[in-house]
Amino acid sequence: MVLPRQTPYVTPHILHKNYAQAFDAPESGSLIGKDLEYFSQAGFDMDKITLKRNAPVAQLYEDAIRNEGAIISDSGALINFSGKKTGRSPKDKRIVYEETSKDDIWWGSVNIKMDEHTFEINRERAIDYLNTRDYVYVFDGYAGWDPRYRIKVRVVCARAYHALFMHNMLIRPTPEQLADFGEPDFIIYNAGQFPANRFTKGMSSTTSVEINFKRMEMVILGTEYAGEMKKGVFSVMHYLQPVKFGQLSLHSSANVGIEKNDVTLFFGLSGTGKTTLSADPRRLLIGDDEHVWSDTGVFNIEGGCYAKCINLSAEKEPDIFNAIRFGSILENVVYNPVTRVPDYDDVGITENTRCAYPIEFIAGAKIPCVVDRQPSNIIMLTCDAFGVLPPVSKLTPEQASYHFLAGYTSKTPGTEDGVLEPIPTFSTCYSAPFIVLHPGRYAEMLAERMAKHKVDCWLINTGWTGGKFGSGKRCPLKYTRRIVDAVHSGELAKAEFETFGTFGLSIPTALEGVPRELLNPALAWADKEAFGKEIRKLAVMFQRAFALYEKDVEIKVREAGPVV
Ligand SMILES: Nc1ncnc2c1ncn2[C@@H]1O[C@H](COP(=O)(O)OP(=O)(O)O)[C@@H](O)[C@H]1O
Ligand SMILES: C=C(OP(=O)(O)O)C(=O)O
Ligand SMILES: [Ca+2]
Ligand SMILES: [Mn+2]
Repeated sequence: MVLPRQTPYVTPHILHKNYAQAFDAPESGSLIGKDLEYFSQAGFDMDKITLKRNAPVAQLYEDAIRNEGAIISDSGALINFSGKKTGRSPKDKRIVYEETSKDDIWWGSVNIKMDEHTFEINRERAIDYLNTRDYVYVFDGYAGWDPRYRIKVRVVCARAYHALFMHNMLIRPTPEQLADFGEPDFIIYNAGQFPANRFTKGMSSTTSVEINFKRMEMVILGTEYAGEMKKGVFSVMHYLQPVKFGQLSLHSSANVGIEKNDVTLFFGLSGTGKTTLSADPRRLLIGDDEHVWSDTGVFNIEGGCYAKCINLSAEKEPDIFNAIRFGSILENVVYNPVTRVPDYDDVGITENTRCAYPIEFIAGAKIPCVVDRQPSNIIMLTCDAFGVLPPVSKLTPEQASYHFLAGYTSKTPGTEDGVLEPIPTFSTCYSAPFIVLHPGRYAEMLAERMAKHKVDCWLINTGWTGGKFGSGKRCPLKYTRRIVDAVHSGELAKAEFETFGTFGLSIPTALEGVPRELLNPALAWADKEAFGKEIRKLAVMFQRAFALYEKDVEIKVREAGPVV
């Protein structure tokens, strides 16, 4: 039978203003009595708006297509656009200064203070905006796969795209868990389409991303970049895990060997290769971005991955390529309007094109994303735009502490607003934009755990080689993968090492499958004089950056840095 287009077979929200009461049964995860009350109390006008809580993926697709101009890609992913902002806005991120958390927070340029009153104004502005909408989306899920240390997160937003994004990125509750969800531990109000008022005290632009640890809430105004939400959850965990649970939160990916069950953590700021290198056919993926190193092992904070799509190909990154299908969100990716095939090489909208997918879309995912095992290897990823750091070096415990605190890398174009080419940066703990406590607190926990469990540590430069950005080239992915394989097989640990001057790093003299001259940047550079100049320049930058932490560390850590 062919149904005429206008049939009563319409989506349930049209049948009744209050979808929650009218349509589905409580066990399918609808909002029932107490939850509705909660929304009225929070300031939502329940007579006007229709809440869609944990809506099915298909319905979010339909709404995004109907109301937000989304389209479906040839492989079934939802192609969506985040508007003007296509990367994070770190300069507009603030933390509320209040008595419960103020003494723990590392105030300064990363954690800018916001007063409680201003937060209330922005929060009200966000809720007022959400009240003007016909539909408000709610997604309730978890952050943290270990039930002992997880939190319940509620996302309240105006776009189906944002709801689907967090459906993919948080841990999706079962229908039973959803029915007994109760009060969330943390709430995100995302009114990103609506600007902050520039005349509100303390606002410097129309964008505002703020976290209040007393209220346990986050408010987003003036940016629709979905990554703000996932990194907001990470900031919360970067506070709660050490302070409330005594566990170490990490801006890292993690995987586990299929044969040896060995766990590897890959630290790194955005663009260094956490997502790419942790997707490995010989290993199960625990997660690509946010983890906790607990007393008993490692667990992922998230339920999904957020991969970069720039220059993506099925040959180079098959796992990620194959995860782009029904349920995934492609963000800011240019597509062919006739065939709906994404053009991953097109930077017309941004270089920071992304795909968000549930972790089970990666064929070799470790689900549940938790291992009762301590890590064997830690890989610190850096993307050196000067092209002077070796592609791999083995770090002593002191060097590991030094490099973790220094957090040297380059910001990749697009991930942050206004970054157009790789910019060298010192992003402490490889997570400066999301850090909440003094870096020394994370570093101390890391050193203690590494020593206790005798973890080997490697510094891997996935950035430039043979010259700096502009003249050299990015280290070919196949060589970095070969190096990572050699870490996992134990081959590198047994290699012969030599000392790489200035930085005092131990580098392998040879590794099968990797050209000898690539292993040692002094050989890779044709222009030796230019090499000497660049390495000294970088060493001085390290010394200046490390001065911030000098008084907080033991002498042997201070001395583990470069010598000019
Ligand atoms: N040698 C390399 N190692 C890792 N990634 C590389 C390398 N060369 C190029 N790339 C590219 O750099 C980007 C790394 O980004 P990604 O893995 O998403 O980093 P992160 O998850 O740390 O933000 C990907 O687009 C990847 O294809
Ligand atoms: C999403 C981000 O992280 P990553 O690039 O590490 O995935 C980000 O930094 O905004
Ligand atoms: Ca219902
Ligand atoms: Mn990533």
